[in-house]
Order: sequence, then structure tokens, then C-alpha cells
Amino acid sequence: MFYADAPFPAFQNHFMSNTAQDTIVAIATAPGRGGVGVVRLSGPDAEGIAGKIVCDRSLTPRMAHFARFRGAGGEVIDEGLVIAFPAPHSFTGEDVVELQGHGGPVILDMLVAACIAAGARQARAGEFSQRAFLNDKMDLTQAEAIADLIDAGTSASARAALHSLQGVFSDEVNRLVEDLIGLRIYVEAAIDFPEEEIDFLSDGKVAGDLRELRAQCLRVLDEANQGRLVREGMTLVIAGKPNAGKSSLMNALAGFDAAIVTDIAGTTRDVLRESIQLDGMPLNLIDTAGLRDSADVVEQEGIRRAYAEMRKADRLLVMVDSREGEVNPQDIHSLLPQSQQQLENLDLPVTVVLNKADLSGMATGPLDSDCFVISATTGDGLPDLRDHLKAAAGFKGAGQGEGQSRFSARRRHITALEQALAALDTGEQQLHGHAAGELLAEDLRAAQKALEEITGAFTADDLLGRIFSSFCIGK
Ligand SMILES: Nc1nc2c(c(=O)[nH]1)N(C=O)[C@@H](CNc1ccc(C(=O)N[C@@H](CCC(=O)O)C(=O)O)cc1)CN2
Ligand SMILES: Nc1nc2c(ncn2[C@@H]2O[C@H](COP(=O)(O)OP(=O)(O)OP(=O)(O)O)[C@@H](O)[C@H]2O)c(=O)[nH]1
Ligand SMILES: [Mg+2]
Repeated sequence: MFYADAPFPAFQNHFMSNTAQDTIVAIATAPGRGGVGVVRLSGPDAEGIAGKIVCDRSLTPRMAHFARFRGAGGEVIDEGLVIAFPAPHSFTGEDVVELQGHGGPVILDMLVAACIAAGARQARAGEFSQRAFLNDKMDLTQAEAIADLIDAGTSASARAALHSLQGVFSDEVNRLVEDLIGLRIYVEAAIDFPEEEIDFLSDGKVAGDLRELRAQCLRVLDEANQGRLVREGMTLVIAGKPNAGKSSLMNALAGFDAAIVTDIAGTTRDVLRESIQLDGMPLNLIDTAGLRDSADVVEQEGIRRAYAEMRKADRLLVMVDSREGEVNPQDIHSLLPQSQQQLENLDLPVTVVLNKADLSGMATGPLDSDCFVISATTGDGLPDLRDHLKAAAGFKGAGQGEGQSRFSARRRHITALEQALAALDTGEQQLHGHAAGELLAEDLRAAQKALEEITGAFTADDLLGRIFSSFCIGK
């Protein structure tokens, strides 16, 4: 059985790699005006198509040549630099030619049109990166890291994405897969000798290796969680009764007047979003309409939207006026009017903030681990709240230090690591329960499959399409 279903990474992707017969073209630089704009061609006919545009000027590989760019009718569109990257030494691994012209949107569109007239096809979003992946220039985590690098909102997330691009995350996953394969070989060999199977499985090696593998997997999961945090941050919804000071807190955290603040209850009606960062951790703040019974249809809609945001949040910040007297931070329904039904089944961590300490005379600072007294107008108590939010998200900083994020990661990576861990756990039960080699082998196979989905060595159905279609055109 071992040979029939080899536990080595299979090359499931290769049936797709030959479909890239088209030569694709797109503007590679940002839309809009710029000093220089790059049009990129990739595919078997890249040089032929570029040849028509630069009038068969001969191109030395990887050398910049100055040339006139001509349209289909022979008219000069622009002049610029042309560089050919013959396969396989290019970004995509295919023949690539770059036309570097002047960075005006009309000129670049004309250049793309000339390439299409000469036989190229407009590239789909992410298609260059997808080809680089299919041609083994990079694995899936590295391709995702390119998109993350481009989308990075903080220098910390850019650094983490670069590390993923350089293979730091992939190396970790590949090491797990290698160890897993070693264990599978041992277990499957044991199954092939039924007389000795029990001895094999209970000699302690399998249990020990499994425990070690599980520990390594947990460590990578922990790092990946940090990586996701650095990339995506935490989404925090601020909710509470009208006039509690929600918008004032949003402004205080954002550092500018993002939201309108007045002493009229019911000032905020729309959902307001601001993305800020706390020492490198992105924090997506959402300010919402004050919750109360209202006959006003606009306000009702605002309240409906407020609840909709709470259901999507990572954490809820419930704001209360500290002059309201005794509050029980454990019972959020007593703090949020009519929330019972709306927030049914909502399993969301909550921070309670008592505001307007300057008016109530309460001392600012933490009341307990998830409850803080502040004044949004004076800023008293905010540093503690900031630290709490970072800690609550599990953020340990974004750098090279202990426990900090070394690479960027996405939710799908976390899910896959959790699946692998779950499979290892059931495998462990099979081993200790009834020393069932067959079942353990099955769990190990499932764990490997989950891990290989991270790097793309194994890919399920529409995963690639989903990942690459979220890239920008020209990437
Ligand atoms: N002008 C330009 N700048 C760019 C890109 C590009 O496509 N064009 N990139 C696009 O994202 C990034 C760089 N990525 C690249 C990755 C590989 C190769 C390449 O030619 N690789 C060859 C040779 C490697 C070597 O000499 O060491 C290879 O892999 O064989 C080029 C660009 C950022 N800057
Ligand atoms: N003295 C004092 N006034 C505050 C504090 N926080 C908010 N206020 C005032 O309370 C009033 C309401 O503040 P907002 O931030 O608009 O309250 P809100 O919770 O967003 O109210 P809605 O949008 O109506 O739900 C304003 O007059 C603020 O200036 C505070 O800490 N101290
Ligand atoms: Mg408000």
C-alpha cells in the first residue's frame, strides 16, 4: 500500500501548467500618471509580439534597449526601454518582455492595445503570479506574500510579507511535511508486517515522533496567528447607548476628528471605519450608532447596521457612561439595550469601557482584565486601553524578537494548520486507544494534505482561482 499511495509530495498542479499557451499582457505599474509605466508581456510569443512593436530591434537577454514603440498601423506611440527575459529566467518562468514607456494612462493603454493587436491577450488579475506559481518559480504562500507585500499597510506587515516571499513560512511548513512523511513511512511499513505491527507501533518511537510533530505544528500555528495579526489586524466595534462617547473614543484613538461628536444623543447614524495602528498592529475601528429604541427610520437602520458589524467583529468594545452607577461588565446585555435577541449566539470577546471619568470622578485605569475607566476627552486611561487591545489580540510586536511575527499569514493558512493539528490529535488517540495502524496512517495522510494545501503542493478544487483572482491586474 505504501507504494500505491506514496506519501511524497505529488505534483498535482502539473496538469495545469501546460495550459498557459496564451501570451498575456497588462500594465504592471499603478494606474494613473507616473514618471515611467511598464507594460509586461509573458508567454511563448512575448518576443514575437514585442518585436512587432519595436520593429524587430534585436534584443539581448536581460539588457535594456532604447526603442520606438509602434502601434498596429506603424505609428509611433511612445519611445522607451525594452527588456527581454527569455524563459526560464524571468518572473513567470516564461518568455517575458517589458516595455517601459512614459507613465501616462492613455499611452500605456495604447501600448497594451498594440500588444493585443499583435496577438497578446489581456491578463486576468493575478495571472502573472499564477504562472510563476505553476512554473515552480514560487509556491502558493510566496505568491500570496507578493499580494500581501503590495497591500501592506504598515512597515511591519511589509517586512513580514517579505519574509514570507523569501520562503520563511514555506520552509517551516515544508519541514513539518518532511517530518510527517518520515513518520508515515514508518507507520505504513509497520502495517505491511501485520505480525509485528503492534510491536512497531508501541515501541514508543511513533508516540514520541507524533508528540514532537504536534508541538512543532502548534509553534508554527502560533507564529502564523501572529503573522495574520500583523497583516490583517483586529476589527473592533465600538457599541453602546447614545451619547456614551463612542465617537469621541474613535477620534481619540485615531488621533483626529474622524467622527462627528455632539451632545445630541443619536449623532452617529452610519457605520464609520478608521484603520489605525497600535505599535505596528493594524486596528480596524468601527464606530456605530447609539443603541436605543427609536421611532426614527434612519436611526433604526443605523442600529441594524451596528448589530451587523458586531456579528463580523473580532472584539466588541462596549462603552458606558461612568455616571450610570454600578455596572456588571460580565453582563453585556444589561449594558446594551435590546441586545439580547440581536446578539444571540454571539461568541465575541468583550471589553467594557466606562467613559467620562472626568465627570464621574472615577479613577482612570483598569477595573479588571477586560474593563477600563477612561475619559475620551482628556485621554486619561487610554494608554492602558491601548495595551489591553494589543494584548487581547495576542499581539507580541512585529519584528525579529521572541514570539514576534517572522512572516505574514492568512486565515486559510491558519485553518489548514488547525486541520493538520486536529488530524494529528485523532491520530494520537488511534495510537493510544487501540494501536490502530491503519487509522493512524489515514490521519497522518490527512494532516499532510492539510499542510500541503498551504504551500500549494496539494490544491483543492477552486483554491487557486480564488487566491489569484484577488490579486490586481498586472500582478
Ligand atoms: N521591472 C520590473 N521590476 C520588478 C519586477 C518586474 O517584473 N519587472 N518584479 C515582479 O514582480 C519584482 C521583482 N521580481 C522578479 C523576480 C524574478 C525575476 C527574474 O528575472 N528571475 C530570473 C533570474 C534570477 C536571477 O538573476 O537571480 C529567474 O528566476 O531565473 C525578475 C523579477 C519587483 N520589480
Ligand atoms: N466630559 C466628557 N465629555 C465627553 C467624554 N466623552 C464624550 N463626551 C461628550 O459626550 C457627548 C457625546 O459624545 P459622542 O462621542 O458624540 O457620543 P456617542 O456615543 O458617539 O453618541 P451617539 O453617536 O449619539 O451614539 C459629546 O458632547 C462629547 O463631547 C468624556 O470623556 N468626558
Ligand atoms: Mg457617535
